[in-house]
Amino acid sequence: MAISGVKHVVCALSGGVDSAVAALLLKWKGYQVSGLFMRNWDQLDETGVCTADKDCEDARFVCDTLHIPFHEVNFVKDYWHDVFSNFLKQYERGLTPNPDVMCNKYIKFDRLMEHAFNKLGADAVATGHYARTSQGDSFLQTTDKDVKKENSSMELKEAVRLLRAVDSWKDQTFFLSQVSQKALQRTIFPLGDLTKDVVKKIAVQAGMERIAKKKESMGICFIGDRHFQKFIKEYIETKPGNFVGIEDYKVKGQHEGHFLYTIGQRAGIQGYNPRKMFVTDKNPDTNEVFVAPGTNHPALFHQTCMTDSVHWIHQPPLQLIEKEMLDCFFRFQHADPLVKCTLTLAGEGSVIVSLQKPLRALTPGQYAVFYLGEECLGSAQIQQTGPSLYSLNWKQYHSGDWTWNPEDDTAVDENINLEVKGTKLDSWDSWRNFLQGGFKWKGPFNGG
Ligand SMILES: Nc1ncnc2c1ncn2[C@@H]1O[C@H](COP(=O)(O)OP(=O)(O)OP(=O)(O)O)[C@@H](O)[C@H]1O
Repeated sequence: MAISGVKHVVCALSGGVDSAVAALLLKWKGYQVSGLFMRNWDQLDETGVCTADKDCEDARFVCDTLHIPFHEVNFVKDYWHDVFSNFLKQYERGLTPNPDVMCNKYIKFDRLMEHAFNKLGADAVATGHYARTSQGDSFLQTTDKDVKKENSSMELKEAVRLLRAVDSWKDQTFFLSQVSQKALQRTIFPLGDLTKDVVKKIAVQAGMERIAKKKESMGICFIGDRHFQKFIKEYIETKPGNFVGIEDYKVKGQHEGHFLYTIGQRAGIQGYNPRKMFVTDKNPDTNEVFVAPGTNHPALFHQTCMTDSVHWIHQPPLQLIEKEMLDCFFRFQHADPLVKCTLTLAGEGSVIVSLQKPLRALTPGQYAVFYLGEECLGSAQIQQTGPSLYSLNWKQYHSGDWTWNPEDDTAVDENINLEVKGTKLDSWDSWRNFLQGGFKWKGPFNGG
């Protein structure tokens, strides 16, 4: 319990540098801080090491260094039921889900929070995510008098908005886009204004060099560095099926199950140059995986998609309710540049997303995340994509504004013919390379 008057913040500690520094900053601010490590996946990795044990030891080291109490909680069962089995079911249905988004929604910002409030007596929970909220930690500064006032007046507390981190390369709002309003109201993100470099320096100065030097966790937490196909085959039974060419509908080869492939990846068909064929679509009912020759094949590009019901962090923007349409920004992968889009209400809370430009490998099951200025509005799972450039105007793509050369797999869109800072951007490849290299899209909403 909190020392009288001092608010108690439980910091979710992963054993990594971000949450370690988050806890340190909270201490510096004068809060009573405790560390909470959770186990959600207990199996051994490919080398036979239980990575959770090592992380737990590191989280304990952080607590010892900061002189704060250490707690541990086990959510292995909850994670299995709420995240992992759902993840497998979605793969079996031909979708490509994002377990990290689901983990935040169902585990970290639900079970872990509940544990912190009910079992550890926390006033707030903090994580090491790079993100900000509109309230920061101001809700902890309310005095007992304010609380009484708030309780006596029936006024509704202003909703909290989720904002992008100052460090746009580390921004993690994508992963937080399904978190509930209730959870955000009692959450602090101490790293929202900092860059990763600064965070690492702070950790070193505070005697946590070993944590600062730790290798960053990459990819889906339970898969780690493992080969995805090998991992998933341990849980879903293989079933032989055909690779089918999107252009001629001829069988190009055999695979061991549609769930082993995701849109946009190299198919690696035996007998074909594995660099040549890419997955464009899947049919889970017939177990067919459709493939096209070339990473820039027009069958891989879509400009529209339909989502399931949108989870709005705050509430649906007024303009969307009034006009049933909204201009905003979109991404469906964490680190991708934001793309301008228009949302149209499509019944039962879902939306149709019309993108300003076609994107490669828009994938059903992935989260469509929406932004307006620095605010992350919320997200929805992509249910299906609209027609590809190939099926839309296959006649036009050879002669019209979209030209794709099947010989060398280059694609040129005449609408994309820009010169930015001396770099000529006239193809998808040049766009992608340039955007990945730090170009910020300057739209009317200041997306980045
Ligand atoms: N096992 C865990 N136990 C408690 N909290 C966790 C755990 N894993 C992640 N978190 C919390 O979620 C945040 C984001 O987790 P993520 O896995 O994205 O790691 P990260 O951004 O590399 O952060 P870190 O450097 O703290 O590991 C962490 O900073 C931490 O607050």
